[in-house]
Amino acid sequence: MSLRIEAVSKVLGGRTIVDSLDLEVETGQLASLLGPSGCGKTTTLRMIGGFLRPDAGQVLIDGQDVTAIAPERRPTAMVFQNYALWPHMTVFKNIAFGLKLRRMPRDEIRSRVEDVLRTVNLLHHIDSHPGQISGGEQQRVALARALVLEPKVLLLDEPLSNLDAKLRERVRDDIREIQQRVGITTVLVTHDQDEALSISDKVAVMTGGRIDQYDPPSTIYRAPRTRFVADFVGTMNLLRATVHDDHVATGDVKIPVRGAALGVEGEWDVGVRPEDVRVSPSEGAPAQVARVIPRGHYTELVLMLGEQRLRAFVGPGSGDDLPEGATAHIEISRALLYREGLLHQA
Ligand SMILES: Nc1ncnc2c1ncn2[C@@H]1O[C@H](COP(=O)(O)OP(=O)(O)OP(=O)(O)O)[C@@H](O)[C@H]1O
Repeated sequence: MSLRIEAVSKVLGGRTIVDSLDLEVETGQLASLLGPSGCGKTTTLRMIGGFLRPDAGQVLIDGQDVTAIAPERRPTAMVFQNYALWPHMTVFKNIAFGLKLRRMPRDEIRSRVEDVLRTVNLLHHIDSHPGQISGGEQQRVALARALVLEPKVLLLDEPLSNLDAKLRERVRDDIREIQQRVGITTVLVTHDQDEALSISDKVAVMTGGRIDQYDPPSTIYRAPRTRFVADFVGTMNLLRATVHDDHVATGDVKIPVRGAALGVEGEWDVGVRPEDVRVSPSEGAPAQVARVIPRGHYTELVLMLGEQRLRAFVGPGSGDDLPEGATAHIEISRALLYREGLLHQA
């Protein structure tokens, strides 16, 4: 186990910002801290990096307690949101800076900087200034500047938030590819669920200073453990409904559930992913098509079942030709049941 946080807490401005938090990241894996603004992600990352001292709990790296060790003496390196390259220095000097502080011999600095620039595919920019390279390249230089220190744990604080949407996707893939190739244990802070789901080995979904769920992306998406995670990650229809063995009822409308029996009855919060709503011309609960939203490779339908709104993602020939105002018939192929905020495990 490379990184371990045990019962770490932090009070700031009289409020508990991080609340007895535990987290383990295995060697070479990338874990994301994902959550809404203010949930304590950055505070947690700063405690791992040593920029903030926990009020309680421990940070362990390779089994060694580093809780009381200063940031520059920890085997960690942080890449900040605004990557802060020095504009008057070349790429070489920006990256070499940390090694000079360590009084490394010049030749070794040169070869290490060249190696790391090769890793991030930027050797040809070794003598450029930050203003002469693109935003995505600047972010890769910031990554190189952290990697050159050969940290055991790499900390990334919203590293993509300054980039436009297209570039963000590209640099995101670059970061993942480099992280896996180098095999470096990494913690990434993000409020962007696409980013977290697409590059992480595991995602920790945070709310109110705690982790609600820490699992691989597919589990977070398919089996959100709490109602909060269900609602926060991806699009989720959440209905207050009466559950029966083979259908759920909301108001007067009965929606058939195909596939596995639900196994319980009574009042539940029912979570249904839009891709698990099936639309057919004649079978299932009648619903009015309120909006048709083309999404490129699929179509989003906003459906009204009485007062209840439901989103469905449908593909070619599966309801994408329904006009607004038409009556669709719907079934559910998979439902998640929550009571008191927790997932019912059948
Ligand atoms: N020095 C401080 N004094 C008082 N409150 C603080 C201090 N630093 C952070 N906070 C508060 O702690 C809470 C959590 O901050 P943190 O930066 O960890 O959140 P976050 O999850 O990273 O959010 P964001 O995505 O907006 O960066 C916020 O409400 C913030 O205002």
